[in-house]
Amino acid sequence: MAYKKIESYDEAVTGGLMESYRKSIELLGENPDREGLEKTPERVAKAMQFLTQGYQQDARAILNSAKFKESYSEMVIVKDIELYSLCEHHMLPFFGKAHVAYIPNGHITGLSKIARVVDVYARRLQVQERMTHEILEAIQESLQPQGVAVVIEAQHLCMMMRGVQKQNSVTTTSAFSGQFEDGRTREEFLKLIRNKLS
Ligand SMILES: Nc1nc2c(ncn2[C@@H]2O[C@H](COP(=O)(O)OP(=O)(O)OP(=O)(O)O)[C@@H](O)[C@H]2O)c(=O)[nH]1
Ligand SMILES: [Zn+2]
Repeated sequence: MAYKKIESYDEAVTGGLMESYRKSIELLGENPDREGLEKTPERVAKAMQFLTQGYQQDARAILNSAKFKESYSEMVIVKDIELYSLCEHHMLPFFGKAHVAYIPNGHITGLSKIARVVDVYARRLQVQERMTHEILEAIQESLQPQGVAVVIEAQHLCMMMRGVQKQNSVTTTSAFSGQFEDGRTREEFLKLIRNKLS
């Protein structure tokens, strides 16, 4: 998925971040004035604002912006939604996939809005467990469906590049509401997200 550039950055925020990243580069033993690093504080300041833009976005408004009356009442699953987030402990990336389902109750939403809601909560300082719940709650409150299911599978760079240094561990978190609290519905969802199309 191509990411749109943020059109305008908050000048005061960018300025403050630039100052602190310049200082960080210095403290790490590098020369912030050498050619390759000259523009780095500004780049990082903008990158970090991009990666945390979820604070400026309202998941419920996104879902409501494409909420349609519809009598379809089977499971709707959007799976393999890639996500990139930052762990709130080390501010290092964690990344993976979200699988989201809901069972409509008179209303459906635009499929892209489900993926957008994942981004709204991923682009913050997060823990995987909270993000999983926040996605569920936003969909539950906006669409008031018969149930919501969210499964997230992710790898955490803070466990790979540093710390315990485990390269292959994947963390899975899940949250279920309404009909997905029933074992059979939950099993159907879990089976469907494991199925490959081809
Ligand atoms: N539950 C949860 N923990 C996370 C997540 N992202 C990172 N962590 C963990 O947060 C914990 C922070 O633990 P601390 O002991 O305070 O930090 P630390 O000394 O850097 O820990 P190590 O990573 O074990 O070196 C670590 O165990 C991380 O693996 C997340 O999304 N959910
Ligand atoms: Zn971490």
